[in-house]
Amino acid sequence: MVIGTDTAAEPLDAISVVTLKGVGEAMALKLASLGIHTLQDVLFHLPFRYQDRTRLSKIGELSPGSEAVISAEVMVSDIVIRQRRSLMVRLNDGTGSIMLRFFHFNQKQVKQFERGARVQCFGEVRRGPGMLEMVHPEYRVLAPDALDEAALDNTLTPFYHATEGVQQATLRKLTDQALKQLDQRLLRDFLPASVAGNLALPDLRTALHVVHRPPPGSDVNALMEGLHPAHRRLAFEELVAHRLGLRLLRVTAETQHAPKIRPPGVLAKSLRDSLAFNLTGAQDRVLLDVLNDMGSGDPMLRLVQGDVGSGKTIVAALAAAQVVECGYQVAMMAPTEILAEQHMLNFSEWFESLGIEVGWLTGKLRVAQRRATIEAVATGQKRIVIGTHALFQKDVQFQNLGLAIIDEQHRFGVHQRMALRNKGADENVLPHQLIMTATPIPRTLAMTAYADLDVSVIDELPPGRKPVTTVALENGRRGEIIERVGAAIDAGSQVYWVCTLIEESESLQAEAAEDTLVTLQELLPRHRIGLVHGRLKPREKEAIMQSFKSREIDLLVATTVIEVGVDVPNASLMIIENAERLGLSQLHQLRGRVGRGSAQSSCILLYQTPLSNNGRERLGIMRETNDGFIIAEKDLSLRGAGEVLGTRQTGLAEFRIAELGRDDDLLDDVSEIADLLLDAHPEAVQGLVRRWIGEEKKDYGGV
Ligand SMILES: Nc1ncnc2c1ncn2[C@@H]1O[C@H](COP(=O)(O)OP(=O)(O)OP(=O)(O)O)[C@@H](O)[C@H]1O
Repeated sequence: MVIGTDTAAEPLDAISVVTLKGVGEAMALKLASLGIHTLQDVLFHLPFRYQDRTRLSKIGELSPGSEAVISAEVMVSDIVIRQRRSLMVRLNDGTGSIMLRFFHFNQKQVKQFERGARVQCFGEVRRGPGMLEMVHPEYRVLAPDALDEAALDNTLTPFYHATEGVQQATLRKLTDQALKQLDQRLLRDFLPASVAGNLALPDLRTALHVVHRPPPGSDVNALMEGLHPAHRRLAFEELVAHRLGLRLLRVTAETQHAPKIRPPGVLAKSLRDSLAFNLTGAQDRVLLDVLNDMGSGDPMLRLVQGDVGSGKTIVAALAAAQVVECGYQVAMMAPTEILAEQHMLNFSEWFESLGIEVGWLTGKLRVAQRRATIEAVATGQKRIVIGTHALFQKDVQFQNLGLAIIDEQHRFGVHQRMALRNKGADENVLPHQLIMTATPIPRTLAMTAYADLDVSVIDELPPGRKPVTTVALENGRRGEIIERVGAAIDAGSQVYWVCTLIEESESLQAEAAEDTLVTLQELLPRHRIGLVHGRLKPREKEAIMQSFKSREIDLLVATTVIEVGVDVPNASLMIIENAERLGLSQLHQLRGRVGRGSAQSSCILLYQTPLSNNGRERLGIMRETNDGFIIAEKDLSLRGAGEVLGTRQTGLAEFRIAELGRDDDLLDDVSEIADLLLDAHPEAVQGLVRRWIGEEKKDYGGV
């Protein structure tokens, strides 16, 4: 079904937000930080909450804790000075009285609320001294002859995730305009009508109208929880698109070749001999899976899963050694600079003594350095290249890429894997792909996000590791904890102090960490304290991590940039601030930075009171178990929409609307419909992948 008229057939994903009224360059930048670039993005940025301002409530029927619109007459208005100076306005609508309270007010407001004026207000009803009250409600003064109902909204009022400088009102105006355009232009509904009908889901246009402007009487809870048919319609489409993307990756891989990696293994043997440890049985088994795949001549698509500290890196390095010995290049990609640096340090140590050059490519290199590395990669001088997203960029071309190692895959989208796939010199020869993740993958996630991959699990930790002891302590006990940190350092161990904030803003996080550094320096004057956060220059970060590794720093104050991959076996104590705000998987990753040596390690989770039930439950799970699989399962079932927001805002989350855990019951239909579309509707396949997965899907070409 095509919506709109042929005269205005420009698809909404091709129209920039700057064409909307009220969006200049500055606003466009702010919207971009919310992942909003086109009209389609505006429509897919869904409200997370609604208020019902469509009906009037009678004051006599209000109960504390509810939100309501009331229309009433001012009985008395007065400035009262008790604990605080406030403007108190008593209203009555014939059924009862309520007090409005303003702590900040101006003369104009005092005048507006003169006796006999009619006002309509919206706010949360609270129990006040003597009668119900609303504190700082939104209000408007009604003209004497206006109808009480005249100023009511005619749909539920949506609330969107916003950012600094982008108000709710702005987002509402933008969605109003985008919905209007949706009615006039083309946003194709790629799901055959029969499919949506069978699943009892609305068509795309209806679904978008309902989620943005729910008609009065809509089931607000269902909408907020993402269980309303309109919401499910969008989640379903996104899951189908995602599944199609993965299917296409697999289909292309199956029709193409990859280098046959079957060398004598001299290089890998030298590397193995240089290690101070033997591989665990699990590492050996997984390495064998990888070598078998790469020896077959078909492209490998293998996911290596291993809990934190299980030793994935060396498995990847041994695989890389085989590939290099066979004459091909290896690229290794990590999601953060710090993690990439960590791999860089390890790989350089392992390979350079064997005469293999390792290159380094991140977004923050100087132009000349970058140019030189790109050149050395293109000529094949660098046999191994390690980096971040910068490896995906167009101008990076390999002489003969044989293996792409991708660390922490859940942070990369499908489309980024697509981009890397195309880095081989010959388009019919794909590089092998080895994907490593420390996040154990619950079944549902495996069915969607990893549907195209073969999986190997490193299910054994290196010998001698002791489980980390975890305690949760209230923030008020910081003093005691700081003493404990001092004692641990005196006893020869190293400590992490992790500062977290709910905001994704790296600069706020960095500020919080700087403040903590100052406090800790005052309280622990004898100890060497370092600071690392995402705003430091890469070289500074690297230098600090290096000093921590070589024990020149005792205590490392850090933001969550150290979440993945950092490996300092002598660190045996970690303090995590505001632990109640973090998701379980993130806590597990952070905690995995200790317990990597043979010493007994501890992790202290500091929390602010009062604790929400969900927060309490999460901290409890962390205390009870060190098992990444259990934690991942719980994480998925506990993760509420609010928490997902964090990852959504980074723009790296795999899904915009769908949520695993919540939408699992759709998955069987998702795979059936994906098959149907692949068989019979190639244009829908193209369109859906393009709509939901991004630009790179053009690579899917005529599949
Ligand atoms: N078989 C082994 N025996 C002893 N130590 C090992 C073994 N394999 C790896 N290690 C060491 O264990 C530590 C953790 O390894 P590595 O950094 O590869 O873990 P990882 O699986 O990548 O963990 P994370 O996901 O937490 O980063 C490293 O110091 C590594 O040298």
